[in-house]
Amino acid sequence: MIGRRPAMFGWNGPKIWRDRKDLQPCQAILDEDLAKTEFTARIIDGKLIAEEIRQEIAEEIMRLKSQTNGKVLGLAVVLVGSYKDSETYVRSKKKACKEVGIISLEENLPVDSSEEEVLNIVRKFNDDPSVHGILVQLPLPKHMNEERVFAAISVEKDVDGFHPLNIGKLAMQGRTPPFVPCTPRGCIELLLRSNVEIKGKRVVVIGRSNIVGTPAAMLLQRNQATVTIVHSYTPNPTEITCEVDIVIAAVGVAHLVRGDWIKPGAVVIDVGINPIEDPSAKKGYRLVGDVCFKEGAMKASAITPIPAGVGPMTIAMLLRNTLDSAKRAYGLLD
Ligand SMILES: Nc1nc(=O)c2c([nH]1)NC[C@@H]1CN(c3ccc(C(=O)N[C@@H](CCC(=O)O)C(=O)O)cc3)C=[N+]21
Repeated sequence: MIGRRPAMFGWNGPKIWRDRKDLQPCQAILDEDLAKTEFTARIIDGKLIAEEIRQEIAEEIMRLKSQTNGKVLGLAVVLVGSYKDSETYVRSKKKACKEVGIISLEENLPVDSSEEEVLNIVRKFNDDPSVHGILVQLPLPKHMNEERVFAAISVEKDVDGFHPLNIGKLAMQGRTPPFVPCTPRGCIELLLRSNVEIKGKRVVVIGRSNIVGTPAAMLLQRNQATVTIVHSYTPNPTEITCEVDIVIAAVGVAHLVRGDWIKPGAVVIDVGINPIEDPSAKKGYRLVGDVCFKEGAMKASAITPIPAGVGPMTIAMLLRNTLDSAKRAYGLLD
């Protein structure tokens, strides 16, 4: 395992999962050539669906600009330190912004910056009317308190949906949070746009992180699903997962979810992005999901791939949230 990211928000779930003796991640680390694999599952093309959404957003932004005499839309990205992964994500976010007509501002701080310096940047963007969304890239260096940093972001500009007030509203019946976290929202959007019914279905979310598992479970519940969260302390997780219609895997352990976890005909959304060594790859590693794709695709009726699954949807939802924020700021959305 290389390039492992530091655990976000301190659950440290993946270690506990990996230490479990009763679960065996798929040992055939590299999925075999898919062309040679026989499976019946439909591949949910997240890249294509995200492209459609970005197109819709670009058109809406053009209309918005004509309605507001060319007012700008802005997204500010704050990057502290330089994790290799983070830089890649930030680059693709900037590119996506440019394509749809959102101005992206970037603030790079050295890894040894103080929390106060980060808070000052956040406050500066809070006060800037040309900024409609503020994203502080995770993970933050260990000496910073993520909750304090996220709480400092203006609720009206919290396009990540990580502000405690947004999370609180997401958890409450009858409240509508102004922003829903991008990755969970992307999962729901993938299901809806692939004509997978959520209402009345049983869903398992594997993983309970603050940024994916927990908000995904709340969001699914809001969409009238019956939701079970399976986590690293759940005994016999397969007994639960193999009974449900939809499985959302957000664990961060490569190939943990095997074929026998999946009910035949279920729909599988794989949120994991795990680097594993691959000497044949140019970079020496490649990305795989939490689901052993080959095995999952032989059981599921539909499954998301890595890459080109949930990842591109996260970015599309970030643009969506930024557009919603600008519309609200210009009084065009309640
Ligand atoms: N405040 C904050 N907000 C985030 O939304 C956030 C964050 N911090 N920290 C890191 C994670 C990760 N993340 C991804 C976004 C897009 C892809 C993506 O588009 N991936 C492509 C390309 C993968 C590749 O080949 O490199 C794909 O899956 O097809 C992946 C991962 C956002 N995150």
